[in-house]
Amino acid sequence: MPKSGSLSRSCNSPSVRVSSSPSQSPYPLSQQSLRRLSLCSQIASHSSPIVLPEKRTKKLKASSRRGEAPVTDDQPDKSKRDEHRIDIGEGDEKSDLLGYVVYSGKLILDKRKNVPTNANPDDVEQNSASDIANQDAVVAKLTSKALVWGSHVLLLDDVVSVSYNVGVRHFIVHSYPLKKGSYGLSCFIKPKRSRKDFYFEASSVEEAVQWLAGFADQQCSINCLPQPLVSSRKQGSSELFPIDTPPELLFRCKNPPQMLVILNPRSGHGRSSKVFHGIAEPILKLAGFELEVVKTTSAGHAKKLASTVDISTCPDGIICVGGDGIINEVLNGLLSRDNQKEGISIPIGIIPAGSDNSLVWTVLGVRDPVSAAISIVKGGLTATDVFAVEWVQTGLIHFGMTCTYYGFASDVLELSEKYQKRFGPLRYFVAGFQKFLCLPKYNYEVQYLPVAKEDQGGKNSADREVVDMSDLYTDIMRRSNTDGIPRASSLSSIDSIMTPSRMSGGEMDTFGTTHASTEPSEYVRGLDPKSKRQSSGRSNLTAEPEVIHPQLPHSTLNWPRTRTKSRTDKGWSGLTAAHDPSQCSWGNAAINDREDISSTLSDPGPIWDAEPKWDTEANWDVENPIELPGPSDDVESRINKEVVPRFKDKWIVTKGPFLGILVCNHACRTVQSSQVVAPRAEHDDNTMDMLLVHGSGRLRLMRFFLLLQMGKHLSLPYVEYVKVKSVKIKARKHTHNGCGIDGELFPLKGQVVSSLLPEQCRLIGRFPGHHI
Ligand SMILES: Nc1ncnc2c1ncn2[C@@H]1O[C@H](COP(=O)(O)OP(=O)(O)OP(=O)(O)O)[C@@H](O)[C@H]1O
Repeated sequence: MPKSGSLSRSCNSPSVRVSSSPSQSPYPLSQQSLRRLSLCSQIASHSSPIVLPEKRTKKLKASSRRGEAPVTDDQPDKSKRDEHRIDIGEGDEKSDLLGYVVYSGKLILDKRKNVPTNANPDDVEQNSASDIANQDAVVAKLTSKALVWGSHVLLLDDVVSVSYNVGVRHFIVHSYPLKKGSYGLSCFIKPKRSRKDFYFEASSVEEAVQWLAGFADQQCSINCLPQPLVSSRKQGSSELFPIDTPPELLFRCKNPPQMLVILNPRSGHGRSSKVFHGIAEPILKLAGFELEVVKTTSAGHAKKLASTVDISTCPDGIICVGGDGIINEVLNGLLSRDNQKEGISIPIGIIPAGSDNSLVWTVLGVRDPVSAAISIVKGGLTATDVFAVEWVQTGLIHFGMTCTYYGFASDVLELSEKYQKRFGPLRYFVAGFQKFLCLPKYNYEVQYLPVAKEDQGGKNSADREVVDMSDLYTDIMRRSNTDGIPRASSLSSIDSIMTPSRMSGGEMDTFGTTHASTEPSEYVRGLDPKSKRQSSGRSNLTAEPEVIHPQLPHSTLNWPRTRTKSRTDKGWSGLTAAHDPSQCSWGNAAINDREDISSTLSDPGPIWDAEPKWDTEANWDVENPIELPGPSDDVESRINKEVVPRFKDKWIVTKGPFLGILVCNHACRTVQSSQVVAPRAEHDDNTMDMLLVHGSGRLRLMRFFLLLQMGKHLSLPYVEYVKVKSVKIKARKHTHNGCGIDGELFPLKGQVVSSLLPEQCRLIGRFPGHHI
C-alpha cells in the first residue's frame, strides 16, 4: 500500500457481500471482485413480471420516479417466492415498471424513525417485539426493481445495503431516496438524496432470511451481523461473517470490496475531505467497503500512487476524490505502470468533489457525491475510451479521458491558476472574462483523419471497420513523464469561458492530403507496424515486448471495447523511449519559443510579448471551406503489399486562425449549465469528436458561448464538428502555445498527435437505468 500521504484505514466489519445467483457457490476473491462489479447487469431469471392494474399503473409510474410512492395493491397475498404474476391489460410496457417479483410476504414496518444502525440489536429486538406487536402487517413484494409494501415503493437503485442480525426476524434497509423540495419550490430546488433506514419485521426468522436472500439476489449488499445473543468475542476474528449464518446467505457471501481512495484535499476549494468523510465514506462503509484512504500532498502524488500501488491491496479498484484533474493523474499513473494492461484494467471509481467533474457527470450521469457513492456501491463497470496525446518531437505522451483543447480555452486554463485560491470554481469565469477582454489571435495547423461515414454508426455499428489504433502505439508507447510541468488548472466548464466570432479569412488555408506532414513519427502516419519495420529496417526498435500478464487474479487482460470491433491484442504496452522531461517544462517551452506573442491586458504573458494582439473586428461573412481531397494517385501508386497505409481515409489539413480547437472523448457535459460541448460524442465509440471554432475576434467568441448555453453552437457557420480518428495540431507563429488535457496544462511545442488507445479503461458504476 502507499506509504506516503496521510493514511487511514476504514473497515466496516463484519459484513458480507452477497453474490447474485443462489445456485452458485462462493467464488474465489478475485472472481468475486469482478463479479461484484459487473453483476448489476444481471436480473433474476426465475421470476415473472409484475403486471399492475391499468388504473394504478400511471400513479405508480409517477410515484416510482419520486422514489417512494403510493401503490394500491395491498390485497392479501400468499407468501411465496417467485413465479408471481398479477394480471392486467397492457402487459409489456407496464410490466417493466417494477420488474419481476423476487419474493413476497407480509412485513411490519416499524414506523419509529431513525433506527440507529449501531444500536444493540438485542435491545432493538426486544423493544421491537412489544412495539410492533400492535402494528398491522402489510403485503410486501420485493421485485427486481423495488421493494413495495403497503402504499410505498422503494427503488432498489436507492438501497445501499440491508443489515441483518443472524437469528432474528427483523432487518434494516438502508437507503438514500431522492427527496423533493416542498411543493411550490420543487421546480427550483433540485431533489436531494438523504438517508432513510426502514426497519422491517418479518413473520418468522425463516422468512426474514428469505427476504434477505431476495435482496442479495438483486445485488444489494447485506451486512450480516452476529446473533444478538452471541457476543462479538465468540465470533472468530478471522471469520468474515457470523457463525450460524443461514446457508441461504452463507453461500452467497463474499468478501467486502477493498479499494484505495486517492483524495485531493485541495479539490473543490478544499472541501473534498469533508465531502468524502461526511458524505461518501459513510455510504461506502454501509455497504461494507474496506477503504484505504490516502490524501495527496502535492501535484503528481496521485500519479505516483497509481503507478506504484500494490494492486493486491486494492483488488476492487481505485476511487478518486476530487475533480477531473485527479482522475487524469490516476489514469496516467496506471498507464505508466510496468504492465500497462494491468494498469488500464484497474477499475476507477469517482467521487466528484472538484470544481469540475465532467467525466463522471457525462459518462455516469452523476454529479453529487451521494449518487456517485451509491453508483460505486451498485457496481457495474463502464468501459471508456482513453486518448493519448503525443508530442512528436519529444515522444512525450499524456493520456486523457475527457478533452484536449487549444486556443482560448487553454489560455483561460492557464490564467485561472492564478485565481484558484481566491475564486475556487469561479476562477474559470473570472479568467475567461479577463482573457475575453484581451483576446489574442490563435493560429494553428490542424490535420485530422475523419471517421468515414460508414463508420459513424454509433452504438449499432459494432461491426464496422475501425482503424486499429494499437498499430499507432505498438512501438511508441512511452511513459508520460509530466513531472516538472506545472499544472495550471482544470478544464472546468468550457461554456463558462468562451465566446464566438467569425472567421476573419486571412491565411485560412484548407486542403486535403493523404499524407501526414513529414514531422510526426511513423506510427502517426498509420502505417502497419510490420510494414513499417520492413520498409524502414527498424526491426529492433519495433520489436513488440512480450506482454506480461497481470498478477491480479481477477483482472481482465483483454478488456474488450464495448462498441467497436474487437481487436487483437497488439501488445501496446511496450514502453520505450525516455525523454528529457525538462524539454517539456512550461518554463522552458516559453523561453524557447520567442515567437509567442500572445498578449493580454491583465495577463501580460511572457516578457517579450510587448504588443497587444487582440482582435478588433470580426469578419462574419468569410466561409471556411474544407475541401475534401480526392484520392492521391501518387500515394496509392506507391502502395504495395508490404507497405500498406492503415488509413485508407484521407488526412484533412486546415490552417488559419482558430478561437478554439476541442477534441472531445465524450459529450463533455458541463456541471454549470448541463449543456454538452460535443453532442454527438460517445465515451466508448472509438472516435473523438473535434470542434473547430474557426476565426478570431471577441464577437465570434461570445456568439459561440451564448449558443453553447442553448445547445445550438454547432449551428454556427464557423463551427466545424468532425468525428475523427486522429488529430495532429501545431501552433503557428504568434500563437500562445498552451494545450489543456483534462484540466492539466501543457506547452504545445511542435506538433502533437491525439489518438485513441486500443484498450478502454473501466469506470466503476453505470449510467442510471443501465443497471439492469
Ligand atoms: N495536495 C495537493 N496539493 C496541490 N495540488 C494537488 C494536490 N493533489 C493534487 N493536486 C493537483 O491538483 C490538480 C487538480 O485537482 P482536481 O482536479 O482534483 O481539483 P480541482 O481543481 O478542484 O477540480 P477541477 O480540476 O475539476 O477544477 C491535480 O491535477 C493535481 O495535479
